[in-house]
Amino acid sequence: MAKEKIGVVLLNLGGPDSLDAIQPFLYNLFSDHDIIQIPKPIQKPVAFLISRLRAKKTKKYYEIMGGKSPQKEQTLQQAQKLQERLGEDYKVVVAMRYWHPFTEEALSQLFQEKIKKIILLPLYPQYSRTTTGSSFNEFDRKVKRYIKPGKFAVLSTLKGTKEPYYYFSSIPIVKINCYFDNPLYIKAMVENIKESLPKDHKDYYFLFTAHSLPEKIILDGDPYKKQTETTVKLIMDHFPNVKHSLAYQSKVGPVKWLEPFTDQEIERLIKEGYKKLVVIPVSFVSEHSETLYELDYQYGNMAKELGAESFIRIPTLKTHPMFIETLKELVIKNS
Ligand SMILES: C=CC1=C(C)c2cc3[nH]c(cc4nc(cc5[nH]c(cc1n2)c(C)c5CCC(=O)O)C(CCC(=O)O)=C4C)c(C)c3C=C
Ligand SMILES: [Fe+2]
Ligand SMILES: [Fe+2]
Repeated sequence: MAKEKIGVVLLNLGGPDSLDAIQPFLYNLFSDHDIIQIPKPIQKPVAFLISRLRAKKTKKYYEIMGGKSPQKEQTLQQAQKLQERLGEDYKVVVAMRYWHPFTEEALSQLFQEKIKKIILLPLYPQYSRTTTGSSFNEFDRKVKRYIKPGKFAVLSTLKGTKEPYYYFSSIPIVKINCYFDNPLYIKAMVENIKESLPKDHKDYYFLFTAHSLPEKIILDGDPYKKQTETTVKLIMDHFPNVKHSLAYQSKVGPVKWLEPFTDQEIERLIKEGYKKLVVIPVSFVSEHSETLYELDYQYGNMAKELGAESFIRIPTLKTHPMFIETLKELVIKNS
């Protein structure tokens, strides 16, 4: 009899894994009503047009990064480390929102096992309906194939047997919304920053950078901005007397987004005489176009041209042991 396991689904955005994947990845992104609200009847045709136009522009980002986003590999490494830490009572899979492995792929992999509970764990520490909310909605749509409310559903053939396994519909599903103020997560961020800092960091300015969002989403009640500000405050409690601020990057399209923008803030700081900058990405836990291209390449070069003496970009957490510990603790607490 196969052992029942708890399924852990790591949720992330996904990134193109080749240059040919850029346009379909962008099409999936712009087709998502949770991230961009184009009137529903025309959302897909408009998504097709924008994705064609934007793919031409973003191709150069991905060329500079070696032809693809490293996000998938790094997320799979996080999943593998978490699986090792959790052991055989758990099955960890990855569900990406806009490129492979999609939610369907994660679910079909998960239900190779006998699953007694599912925990959805976003790789977004701060909640936004455009990221975590969108991944939860996609999961809800796709899981219906596997779990039919109030009925028994034939799901899969158990690994190593020929017998179909019948899942009862009432598998509990736990959704972890956010962990922006989780003490282990804050500790991971603090340790990770200290590991990349020169010994005497007193005259360095810490510039936190988070993904921007259309302002309207915040005005409609999205907690992302408040949560991001709290994360920054909790980190800075560990660096008394270090000057710091928070800026937002990666605006797309014409509407008003959260400001100040990271590039404008870098310019302001350097002009005001802060020439030693430590740039800390706060809403990302793996590398991708917005850290490697936008931060390192675009803004790093800009800072040098403006006369920065030092531009240290703190790496994202990836498989930092304290971050994997954070994920493990979140899973165990919700098991
Ligand atoms: C269209 C609006 C967008 C919103 C709102 C948005 C929010 C948002 N995104 C991330 C994290 C990532 N986004 C990434 C790429 C990306 N995002 C958008 C658009 C919106 N994001 C686009 C069009 C793209 C593609 C790249 C580009 O054309 O500029 C990525 C990187 C993917 C990769 O390369 O691996 C991440 C990560 C967050 C955290 C967020 C809101 C809080
Ligand atoms: Fe994005
Ligand atoms: Fe973005």
